[in-house]
Amino acid sequence: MADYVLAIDQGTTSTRAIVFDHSGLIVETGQIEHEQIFPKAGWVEHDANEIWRNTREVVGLALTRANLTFRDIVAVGITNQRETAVVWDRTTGQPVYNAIVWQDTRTQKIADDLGALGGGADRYKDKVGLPLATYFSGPKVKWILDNVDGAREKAERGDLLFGNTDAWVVWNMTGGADGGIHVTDPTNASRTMLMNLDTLSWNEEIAADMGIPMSMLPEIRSSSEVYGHGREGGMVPGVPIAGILGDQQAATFGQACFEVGNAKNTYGTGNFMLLNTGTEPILSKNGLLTTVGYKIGDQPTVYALEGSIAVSGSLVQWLRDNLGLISSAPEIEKLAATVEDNGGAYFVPAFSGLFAPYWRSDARGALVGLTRYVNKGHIARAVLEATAFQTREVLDAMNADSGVDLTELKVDGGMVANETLMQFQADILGVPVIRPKVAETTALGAAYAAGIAVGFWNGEQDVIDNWAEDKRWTPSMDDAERDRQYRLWKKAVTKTLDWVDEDVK
Ligand SMILES: Nc1ncnc2c1ncn2[C@@H]1O[C@H](COP(=O)(O)OP(=O)(O)O)[C@@H](O)[C@H]1O
Ligand SMILES: O=P(O)(O)OC[C@H](O)CO
Repeated sequence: MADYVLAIDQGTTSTRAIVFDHSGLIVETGQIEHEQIFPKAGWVEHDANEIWRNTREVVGLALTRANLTFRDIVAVGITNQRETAVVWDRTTGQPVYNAIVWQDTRTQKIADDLGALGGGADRYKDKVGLPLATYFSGPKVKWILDNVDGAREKAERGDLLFGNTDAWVVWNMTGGADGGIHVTDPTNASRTMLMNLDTLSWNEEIAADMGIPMSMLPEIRSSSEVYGHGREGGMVPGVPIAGILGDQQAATFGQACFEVGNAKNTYGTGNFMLLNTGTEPILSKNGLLTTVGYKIGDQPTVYALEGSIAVSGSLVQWLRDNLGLISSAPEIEKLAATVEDNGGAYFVPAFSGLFAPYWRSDARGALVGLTRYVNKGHIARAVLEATAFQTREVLDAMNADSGVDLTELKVDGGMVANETLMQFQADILGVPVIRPKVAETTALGAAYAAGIAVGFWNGEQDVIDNWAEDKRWTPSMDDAERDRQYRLWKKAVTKTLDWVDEDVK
């Protein structure tokens, strides 16, 4: 009898497969990192073939380590880095270009030109909930069609398919060029700039503005239903593929944020806070995105406000890989502990411009407040604090947009292992920060979506019952100090703006 659910988490830095049991606990994991390709300043790509190879491998690893076979798996859920655009040939199964990653800024001109058609950055906002920015998939697809030899002709003949990495993985898992299904879910579709938020259907006018043929777009299904089955001869032959959720929405689901006003913040490569706003979309006036939270089968769509921060954990990686100040990410905590405070240094990591709440593509990173007093310990602290300050800005925007005064924040993701950061986060927010026992909430959310679709779990109540608190950090900073530090952070942000112009490459 099949007693387990398998989740595949196709993330920005790695692909993971995790086997969960009925209590929502991790049985085994397989994980492989993939190459980050930086062909030019501001460009970030992934090899979609490598991602698919790694997907197969991590599933094999997780099953072998758990001493299980595909027969023990009741359903598979997929969760993924969102916005990252893959365009591939439906006959050969080959991508026509590397996947263009969500952090990539090459589409700035495309976004500006679309805005110039009328309406500026908010041209499509009331329909899709998003400002025109380099972050989203639609303009990335346009870039590929405009720049890859022969791509536009092929696309117009109906030979090319587009998807975020969820659609790429599902298409390959269910047969690829040999009958693979081309589907996505509303959480992923809501990150393309091409989906009407109210009807969950593709917007043909926006697709036409971007020159994207409708035949390239995947079918939008719900986040929890049986889309198809694992291909014969694959890793999970005949097993239902039954859940798709963008990774941040999956974490929101896995954290049991089912009530209006529930929020979670995930600390990974970037940081993403989502607030459940119920069954009507709320348009932000404060720099947040309106997005689909989840749609379970035929049930009403649940929407969310999202504060997306492009650089948080990746700043720690940068300290490790580009500066060599630490040799592993967790080491930053030891380095930060060599000093009492940031020594006056503030690090605004606007490496991909600034996302929420600013949406300023012309910003670039800045380390300010430097004196000869500042040493590498202070810089380590400034790196950690940058994540906490950016999160505070997002929380303020959420409070302003929704009227909800968040009294606590559920957190997850790789960085929440860092106690220094979590304490500083509680201090700067002025509300408790709570980490759950299962910190892999992204994969867990996708597992729940799949398990609910096949009746392995009954629904949201099972998710709530399985959720358990691991640790909470309560604020200990006084108000005056909190205000002083936050004011300096805001001042530091102003130093990053207006950096990119025609002369700056
Ligand atoms: N102890 C730590 N302190 C600070 N940052 C950390 C720590 N452990 C991991 N990270 C950062 O967390 C990120 C990995 O988190 P993860 O949730 O796996 O990311 P993703 O899902 O985006 O690939 C990396 O960017 C890494 O630098
Ligand atoms: O893969 P992650 O965890 O960095 O998440 C990426 C986000 O989905 C980008 O929007």
